[in-house]
Amino acid sequence: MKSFHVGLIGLGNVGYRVWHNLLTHRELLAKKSGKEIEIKKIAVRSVEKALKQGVPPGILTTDWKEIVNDPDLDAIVELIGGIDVPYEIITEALKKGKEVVTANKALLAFHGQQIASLASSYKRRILFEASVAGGIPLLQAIQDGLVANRFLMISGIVNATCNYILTEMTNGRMSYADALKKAKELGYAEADETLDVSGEDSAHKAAILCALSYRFWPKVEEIYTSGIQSVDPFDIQYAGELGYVFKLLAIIKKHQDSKEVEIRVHPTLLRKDHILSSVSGSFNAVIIKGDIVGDQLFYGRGAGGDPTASAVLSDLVELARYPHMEYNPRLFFADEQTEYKVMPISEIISRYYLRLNVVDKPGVLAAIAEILGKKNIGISSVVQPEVSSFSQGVPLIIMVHDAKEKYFKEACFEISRLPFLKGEPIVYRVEDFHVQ
Ligand SMILES: NC(=O)C1=CN([C@@H]2O[C@H](COP(=O)(O)OP(=O)(O)OC[C@H]3O[C@@H](n4cnc5c(N)ncnc54)[C@H](OP(=O)(O)O)[C@@H]3O)[C@@H](O)[C@H]2O)C=CC1
Ligand SMILES: N[C@@H](CCO)C(=O)O
Repeated sequence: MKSFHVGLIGLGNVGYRVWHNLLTHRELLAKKSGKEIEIKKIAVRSVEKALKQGVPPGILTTDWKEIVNDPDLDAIVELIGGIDVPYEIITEALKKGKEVVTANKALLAFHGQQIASLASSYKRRILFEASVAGGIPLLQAIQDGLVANRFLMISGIVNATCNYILTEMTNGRMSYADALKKAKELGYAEADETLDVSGEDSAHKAAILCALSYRFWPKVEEIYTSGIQSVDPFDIQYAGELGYVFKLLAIIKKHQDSKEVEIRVHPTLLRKDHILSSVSGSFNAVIIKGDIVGDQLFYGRGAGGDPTASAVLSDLVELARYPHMEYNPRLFFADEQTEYKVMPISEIISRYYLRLNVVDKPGVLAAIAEILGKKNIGISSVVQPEVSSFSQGVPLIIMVHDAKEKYFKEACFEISRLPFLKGEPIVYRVEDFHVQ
């Protein structure tokens, strides 16, 4: 049997499990790919640590250039994270005629188009199944299984760390800080966990999904992104009493007959009976609405060493099975961008949850309803939970029907200036997954 030689760069949470699972599944993978897939060299930062992990010393180096320049390697796997060094590694590897696998969504979000163009011009492949939704074969589904469809919507939970934290906070089992600490220990979080909790990691994944679905790389800065750092346990509780749960969602919607794509990441209220509401812990789930197939749901582990290694290994098998393709259909978005653009957040239409802290006196609700009414924004429900002390004001929660974001924000601004208001209005979007 022929061999397929691989150089691995990075032996952390994911890299180590790629190495381990390739050894334990060697025969199975050989049968399925028709090649002996073998890791011949591993670049690490600490040889001592790698030796403790059981890696034989003969295959270790601390210089990734040794891997990129090794003429006997067919492919490299980049699993170090970050942007600048991986960019250098991948561009050098492609120039040297290597195929590339990466799980690096941050790199792809910022440089995906250049890297794909480079891969195309060198007639080499770059595969990145693990970069979105961990172990779920989501990108293959978009590129192969659903290839006949135009995509109307791709939305869901694509960050395991945030989903884990929100699940623990909702169940009342852990505080935000404790859940984040645990997510790091479990290997879900990025080396810099602010990428997770700020929503940026989900935005990077949304950019990749957008490129694959619409042949359009949005600028990361244009993706409206808001994280879970300031989600207040009170709002989780009040939303729960109203029949909703909090999820950090990435939402991508193509407006029909328009060149605009809605693409946004933010904490979102979902009805408890919606299928995504039951997606808990480190699981991810994405709904894809295709014009032929209708709704599809993809569900599975979104992070962690083994689920992510499963996706990396699937890319390696694909490379080993089909060596050196002249044209790589997976990079069909590489050379030419469509003319789409990102819809400004002010133009989106959504339902909203609005929590105000008000002085408890007659006329308050009427004044707020008048401001919303003047903007043609309908109220769907109002709740004033009873509190033990009135000294700091009372919470007033208002759910509103579909409204254009800019009119709702204008109304909120007017409301914030009412004399009986204490503190700023708290606003969350509520998602029904309608497409326009
Ligand atoms: N963890 C997950 O669940 C998922 C991660 N990803 C992505 O996979 C990539 C890896 O993630 P993960 O394994 O969690 O990260 P880790 O931080 O656990 O692993 C990265 C490893 O790379 C090593 N490293 C850093 N720089 C170099 C270098 N120049 N040469 C050799 N080794 C180097 C680090 O060494 P040291 O230990 O000394 O810092 C570390 O061991 C990232 O791009 C991440 O976004 C994608 C999907 C899921
Ligand atoms: N930090 C990421 C890893 C998977 O991409 C997450 O929590 O989803």
